[in-house]
Amino acid sequence: MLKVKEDILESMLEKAIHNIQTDETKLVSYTKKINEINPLYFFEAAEKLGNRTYWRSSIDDFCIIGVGSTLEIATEQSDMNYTENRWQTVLEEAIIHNPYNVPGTGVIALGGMAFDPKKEKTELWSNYKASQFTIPEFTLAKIEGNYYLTTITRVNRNDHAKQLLTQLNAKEQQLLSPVESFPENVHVISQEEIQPESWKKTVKKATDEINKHETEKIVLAREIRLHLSKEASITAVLRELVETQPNSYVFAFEQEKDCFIGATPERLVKIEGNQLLSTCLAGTAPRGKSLEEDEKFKYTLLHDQKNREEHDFVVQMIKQAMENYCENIVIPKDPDILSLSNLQHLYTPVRATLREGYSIFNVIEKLHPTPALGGTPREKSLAFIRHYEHMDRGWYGAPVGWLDSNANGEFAVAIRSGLIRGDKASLFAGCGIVRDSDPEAEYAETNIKFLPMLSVLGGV
Ligand SMILES: C=C(O[C@H]1C=CC=C(C(=O)O)[C@@H]1O)C(=O)O
Ligand SMILES: [Mg+2]
Repeated sequence: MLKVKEDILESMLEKAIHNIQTDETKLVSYTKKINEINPLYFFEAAEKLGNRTYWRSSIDDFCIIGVGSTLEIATEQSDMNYTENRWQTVLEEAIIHNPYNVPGTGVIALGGMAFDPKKEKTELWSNYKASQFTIPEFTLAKIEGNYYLTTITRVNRNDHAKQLLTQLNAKEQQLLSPVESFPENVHVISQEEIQPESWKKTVKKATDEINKHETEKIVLAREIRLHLSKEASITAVLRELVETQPNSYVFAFEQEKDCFIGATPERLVKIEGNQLLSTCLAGTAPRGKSLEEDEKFKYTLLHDQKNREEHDFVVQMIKQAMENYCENIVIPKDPDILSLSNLQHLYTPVRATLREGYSIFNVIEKLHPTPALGGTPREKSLAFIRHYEHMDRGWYGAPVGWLDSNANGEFAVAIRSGLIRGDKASLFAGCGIVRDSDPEAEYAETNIKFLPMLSVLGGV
């Protein structure tokens, strides 16, 4: 089996090298099925092989891990044209061997973007670009019980196929060898909330603005900074997130010594073929301590006017955005409840058919930021956030996800997240401010939203 694989890959590499006339490079991608492997072991084994990316979907049996970088599509530009054009060009010139017609296999790019590229970037986010997608050197995809390994190599005319193959095989062996021990997790030594009182005043300012009819909804976020007991092992943090947040997307994007990581329940968009799925998520209540209390919170959330209004801004905006590039849009009249480990949300799924000629990039551009993270109207709320929010959101609240060479992909909104930098971490949480918002209640809501990350870092 291995022999056949090596023959095909070697001849693909040889052919690619032979056909390169100029100084250009070409991507050679090879996908094969492999035996079952624990994705977190693979992630751990990859520690010394470059930046790693982790993505686990909330409902499907779907997990992708990217290792290293064969090609980076990064820009400080705020629109998606550059990224989309570059991705298309890369694909046109790639040589792809992928016998499996399964979304998430073959050539994929994983990445994300800044919440608001117009807001000045601080040192905190210095390793993350306004938009940054990586085509990894290796990807492991676990999809519905099957395991696929893809190697993507960039060749130039001076390369030697045999030499490349030897290097690839050595790395592959390292990735697939069982790790000896699983790293220990950290705990929080100290914790600092960034200006909570001033944040509450900003909430009041936002409600004043809304009551003056300047805007209708503004999402305000805040930050807490943690000092950890030691340099965090990303594998250990991921393992806890995967275990404690089964109904959330779990993600991690390493950049040098930093890692943006989280467990978000909020899908922005999933595209499979021409089928599109999006989610409206806004309006929050805690989980009850008993079944009765939980049911009571659920009922109250479903019937609470303030939360319903907060939610409806998102539904209306997503519906409107969809009308630009979709048909057969199906949106239930009333929201349902999405229950998570630490809290529950009002939730409305959106299904539609994507019209021909539109891509996941077009959808992201229209949808981000939804009023679950920005506000309504978009520009006015963003201007308020830019001016009054005393923090750098970086990639928090922005789309993160993956796409493949067959135009499938999925992006979530990166909330319930934090940026880990060695033995330090910054966690982020926000909430939708509408006219009836009470600063203390919103402050309490953000406290619950910190819990998923805080608890896996040993902070509660
Ligand atoms: C902005 C966040 O959550 C959003 C998503 C769901 C519910 C929300 C809310 O009820 O305020 C927020 O709009 C966050 O978790 O940081
Ligand atoms: Mg809320």
